[in-house]
Amino acid sequence: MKDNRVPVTILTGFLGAGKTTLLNHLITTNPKIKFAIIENEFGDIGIDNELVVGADSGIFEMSNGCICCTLNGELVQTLVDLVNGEHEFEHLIVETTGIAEPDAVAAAFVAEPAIQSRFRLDATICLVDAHHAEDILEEREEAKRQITFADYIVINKASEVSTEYLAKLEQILRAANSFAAIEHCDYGKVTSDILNLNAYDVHQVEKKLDHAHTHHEHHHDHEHQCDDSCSHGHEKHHEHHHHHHHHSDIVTHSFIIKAPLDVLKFRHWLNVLLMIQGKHLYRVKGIMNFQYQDKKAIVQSVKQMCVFTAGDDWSESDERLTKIVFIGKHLRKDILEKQLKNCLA
Ligand SMILES: Nc1nc2c(ncn2[C@@H]2O[C@H](COP(=O)(O)OP(=O)(O)OP(=O)(O)O)[C@@H](O)[C@H]2O)c(=O)[nH]1
Repeated sequence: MKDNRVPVTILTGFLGAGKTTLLNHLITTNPKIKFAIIENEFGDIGIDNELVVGADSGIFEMSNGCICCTLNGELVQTLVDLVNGEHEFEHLIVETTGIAEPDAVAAAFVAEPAIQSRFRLDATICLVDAHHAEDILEEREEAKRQITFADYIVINKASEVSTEYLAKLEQILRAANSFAAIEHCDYGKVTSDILNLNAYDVHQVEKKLDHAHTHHEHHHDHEHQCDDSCSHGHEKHHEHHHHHHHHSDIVTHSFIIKAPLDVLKFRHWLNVLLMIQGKHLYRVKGIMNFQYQDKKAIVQSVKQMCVFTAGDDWSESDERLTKIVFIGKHLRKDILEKQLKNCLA
């Protein structure tokens, strides 16, 4: 019997691996497919939704939390709303935060009969950054878990490392997940038809969840060090002991700044910041309002690398604001705020 349910692709991968870039590639190379996109960001202001091509329709943003923790209930609600809403779509892509645990996201698709009857989980795709994958795998439990759980692994930024290193990286990934196919590419330009992998059926999801929970038992002793900036609900966390988190030492600080910034001051400061704190500053993403510039400037950093690109023109109806997010370990909000103020024009 033909399965008429909407296929769902979950896109995971550590911060900055290239998920949004891959998403844009999928949207532009499949113009005939009507997509719905759920963007989840681990910050209290949404930026990724503005970075997705054709961002005006079919994008559902879920920010201020991690989809696998506090937002899981909200994900279910978003799916219910999608099904009952006006937006027509044929394929759903869920881009998770770089630090989500994908088994919990996948679980949302088996938790509710109403959702299961409308959506078919097609595959979980994990992107890894060829430059940083090895270090991140050593450092971050959730990165390992994303790789272990994936049905398909894409090594992005692949041509920027040597072929020997790429082969070594593949071996490391295969050791972590011998079931997933692995492809390498640059700028998310995958050549396989990753929207139709058919990797999931309900039984497989359950099997994987079982596996993940067994695996999880080994980590019960880990410290859960939350501070004020930890955005997942503590009570919920303690009640729901099966779902342990390892990303509580990562903080997100978001800023919305009304006054224009001076581009030179900002660039200089960010370069110095990345040089000094790059190891622990996983990600900077911003839509910048620089003085004397007609266009939005988009700043992105992944670890020590930093890229500025020109965005759209500021339109009459836009409120000219800088929105910037810093994600990393042990980052002090007060210090960032003070330094950003020094970059005002
Ligand atoms: N050099 C290089 N840069 C890339 C490549 N693919 C993506 N990027 C850049 O890497 C940065 C991060 O890419 P994104 O697609 O935003 O990464 P992401 O995984 O969505 O990031 P988060 O939303 O923070 O989790 C951007 O500046 C991209 O332009 C690549 O193959 N090579």
